[in-house]
Amino acid sequence: MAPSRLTRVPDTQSIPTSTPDETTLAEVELTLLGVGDPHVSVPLPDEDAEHARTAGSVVVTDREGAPVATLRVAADIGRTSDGLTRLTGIVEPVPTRDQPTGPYAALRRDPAEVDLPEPLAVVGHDPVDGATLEAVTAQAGRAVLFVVLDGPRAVPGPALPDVARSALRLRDRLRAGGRRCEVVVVPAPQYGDERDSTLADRVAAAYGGTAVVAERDADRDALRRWLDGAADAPADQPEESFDAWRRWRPLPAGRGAVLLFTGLSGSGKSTVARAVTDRIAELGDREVTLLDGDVVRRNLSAGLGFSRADRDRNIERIGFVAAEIARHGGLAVCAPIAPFAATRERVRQMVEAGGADFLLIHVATPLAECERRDRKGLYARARAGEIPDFTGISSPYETPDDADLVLDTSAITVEDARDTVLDMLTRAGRLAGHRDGDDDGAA
Ligand SMILES: Nc1ncnc2c1ncn2[C@@H]1O[C@H](COP(=O)(O)OS(=O)(=O)O)[C@@H](OP(=O)(O)O)[C@H]1O
Ligand SMILES: Nc1ncnc2c1ncn2[C@@H]1O[C@H](COP(=O)(O)OP(=O)(O)O)[C@@H](O)[C@H]1O
Repeated sequence: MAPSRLTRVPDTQSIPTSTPDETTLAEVELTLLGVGDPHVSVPLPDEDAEHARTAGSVVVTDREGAPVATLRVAADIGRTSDGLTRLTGIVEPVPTRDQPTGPYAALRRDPAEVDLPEPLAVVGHDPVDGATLEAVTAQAGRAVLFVVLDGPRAVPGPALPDVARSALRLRDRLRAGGRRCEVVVVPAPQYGDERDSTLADRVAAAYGGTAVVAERDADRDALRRWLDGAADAPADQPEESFDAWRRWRPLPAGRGAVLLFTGLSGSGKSTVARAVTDRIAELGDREVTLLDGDVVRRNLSAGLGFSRADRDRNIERIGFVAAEIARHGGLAVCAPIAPFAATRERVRQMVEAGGADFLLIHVATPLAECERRDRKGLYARARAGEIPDFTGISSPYETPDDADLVLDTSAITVEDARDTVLDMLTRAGRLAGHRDGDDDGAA
């Protein structure tokens, strides 16, 4: 009988498995490619670390649980700030590793598969900037290797397929000019500090080349202003790179956004969020989805309670879905209590990683008014001690200090609150003038 996928991995069955964070996974993958020191350090939850020490090794698995590498544990080098145990050792490939998948998987070629004599290597997560391309152009006789790094980014930017496509277009341009040129995709994290240039040197050396160093830094501020629609395109970017940047972050009229309404129960989040969503749908120039707190808790977050951990999980799920909607250019309107600043901040980061905008709307209706409304009778029950961990009574609400808009619905009508939000969106160019024509179907 032909061996099935499961029976092909007996050597990994007796040793524990663990899926580390994305950065560590990318570091492990890079090491497997033969780049740098085969020793890596892997942060693991205590229980996994204990098993790994006892067994002498741990199978590192990817997000889907597929084995990536075996770490032969050499030493325990302490704890990380978030309470994980850091083990070091040598990583070895697992014999059963699946073929790479994902966009441009064919570009994941290791150094033995790339035949270029001492290439100039352009290594990074971003589309190639003008200063770097100039440096490449200046050294005419050399072959060129574009190394697109694929892994978690410290500084948000375009997704791998767009960066790889722009590198392929540049490759074709250089080839048309008589240069030898190839593109490879290599797994590696971006740290956002000096480790990035060390890593670039190591990757370049692994492919037998040297990393290109531009004489001047790319003007990131000018690029950002152009992306935001506040300035003309900077002169120093190749056209091929512009396309990748703009696909990541469209102009406001087509750019996704997450509107997170936060506030106490009964503050008016759902009422205003619904009114805003309905009006955007009527206007018809944007795709809009409402993720209401109560509704989400009945489906996406069914079974979760109101402990801090469960609330965080709830908000992260909402954030994940909303960030996906926004990444594809939609508007996601969310109305959970979202009482914790750190969790709101994580959602902001998820959204901004996709090139979209995160807008925080604090529905700051005072507790006394929310309690007076007590639409569902929950405050009375919370005061009577029947509902533990009730926000504003026995569980904290961390007032935002980074809100884009603050609404107190004890002082304004639903319609005024709705129009204040729509005005904000219109002024920023996200909506084509909600007051024009005011066609709301009313007689
Ligand atoms: N302990 C406790 N604390 C706060 N709220 C409670 C609680 N138990 C039930 N409810 C009802 O659940 C709604 C809040 O759910 P959320 O998903 O918005 O909360 S959170 O963001 O996860 O904190 C909230 O609905 P809204 O009134 O729409 O905010 C309440 O009706
Ligand atoms: N100006 C206002 N804006 C929003 N809601 C208001 C306003 N005035 C009174 N309300 C009432 O307050 C309640 C708010 O409930 P809801 O929107 O479900 O709040 P939340 O989603 O924050 O719990 C509703 O019954 C709504 O009719």
